[in-house]
Amino acid sequence: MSEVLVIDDETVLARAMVSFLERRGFPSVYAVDGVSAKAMFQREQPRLVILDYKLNEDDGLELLEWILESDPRTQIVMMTGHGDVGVAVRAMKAGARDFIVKPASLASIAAIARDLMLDELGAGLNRTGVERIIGRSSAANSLRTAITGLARPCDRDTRPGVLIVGAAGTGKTLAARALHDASGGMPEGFICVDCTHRREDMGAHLAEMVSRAARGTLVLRHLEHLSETAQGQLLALLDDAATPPSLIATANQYLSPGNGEGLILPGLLYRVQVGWIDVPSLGERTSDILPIADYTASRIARDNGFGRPRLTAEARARLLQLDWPGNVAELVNCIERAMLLQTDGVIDAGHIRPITARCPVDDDVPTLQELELGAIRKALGMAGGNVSRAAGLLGVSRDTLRYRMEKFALSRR
Ligand SMILES: Nc1ncnc2c1ncn2[C@@H]1O[C@H](COP(=O)(O)OP(=O)(O)OP(=O)(O)O)[C@@H](O)[C@H]1O
Repeated sequence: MSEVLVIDDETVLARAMVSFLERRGFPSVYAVDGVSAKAMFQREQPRLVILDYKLNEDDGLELLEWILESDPRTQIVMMTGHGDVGVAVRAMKAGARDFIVKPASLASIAAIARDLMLDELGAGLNRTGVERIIGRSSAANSLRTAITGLARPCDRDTRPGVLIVGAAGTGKTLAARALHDASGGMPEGFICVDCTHRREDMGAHLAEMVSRAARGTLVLRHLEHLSETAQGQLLALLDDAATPPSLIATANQYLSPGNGEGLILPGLLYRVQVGWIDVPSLGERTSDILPIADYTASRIARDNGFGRPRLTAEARARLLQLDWPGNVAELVNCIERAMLLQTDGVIDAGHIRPITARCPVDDDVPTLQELELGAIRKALGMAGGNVSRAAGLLGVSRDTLRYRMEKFALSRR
């Protein structure tokens, strides 16, 4: 019996996947069309099916349903085209466990097999180094490769400074920690300074942090917010330190040299911006959403001493549909909330309540309340905030609109 069945009409690719999976220790077989796939499934009873959505004559989604009717315990990973989130959402709703975007590297296919078959996402909670970065997208792979390439043994020498650039909540600090670990740094040698804090005693605080991070890593989070005075103090501290720390700075964009708001003193900038790492937004790596959600749910369950929760098909589909402007930080926050809301170890779509994320391409029917709110916002915008004019556009009285605005806590603009 084989553990994995690959269903793909591109024979060369299917064969390559099978031999790669076999070398990784997973007995595997392949089928190139629906009829042979069904026969193979019944004969081999695989635990995992990797199924191409676009099969020549056959419909991948129909085959998915047939497989799950035959054996609901089967884990199915749907292969979709680039940007085909709609297909991934439909596959999740139909019961797929995850999806992978084509063309996928053989290594990422093997990684998904490993995670699902060996249950590694749940088991491997104490991760260090680049393994801290969960995700199977090519962006996550590039991130891990970049971190590995910049790692240097930091007990022997000071590692050249590294700037980590990315939008809010993308995982810049996590990448910094991964780089520190990968350089052989001890946990206590990883020291973060949040430069957005305008502390009166910033000079003294920096002095303490530089000394605590000696031979370790000093992370300057959001360096662009450090005042010019504090930057000067930091430079002097680094120059005077007998064992200066390796520097990592994080920022939302690349930094420019200069004096004044948002600029970095050249002496400091040239120390920090030697190597760099770009961390993409979560919207650019949709295939990381479910592994991060699963991992976070498992971690919270472990930390609180209860069993690992199950995310339903609807919850998975909903997570994929949302646009996540707050990136991974918002996804983690949303899973934390879902863990509080669930009561029986099952996270359903109703428990997925993000703070700002919305469904930009939602094929679900919007609620009447959402429609009403949208119409009021649009009318107020068109009327430049004038309530009487907006009421006219909506065909209701001024009082009615006022009442509705109060109900939704809406302001005029
Ligand atoms: N790839 C990932 N896998 C697992 N967890 C992640 C990943 N990326 C980020 N996280 C988690 O998301 C949260 C936010 O990450 P982090 O604080 O590193 O973001 P940030 O970019 O530094 O945020 P900010 O812009 O606010 O400084 C943390 O809980 C972190 O552990």
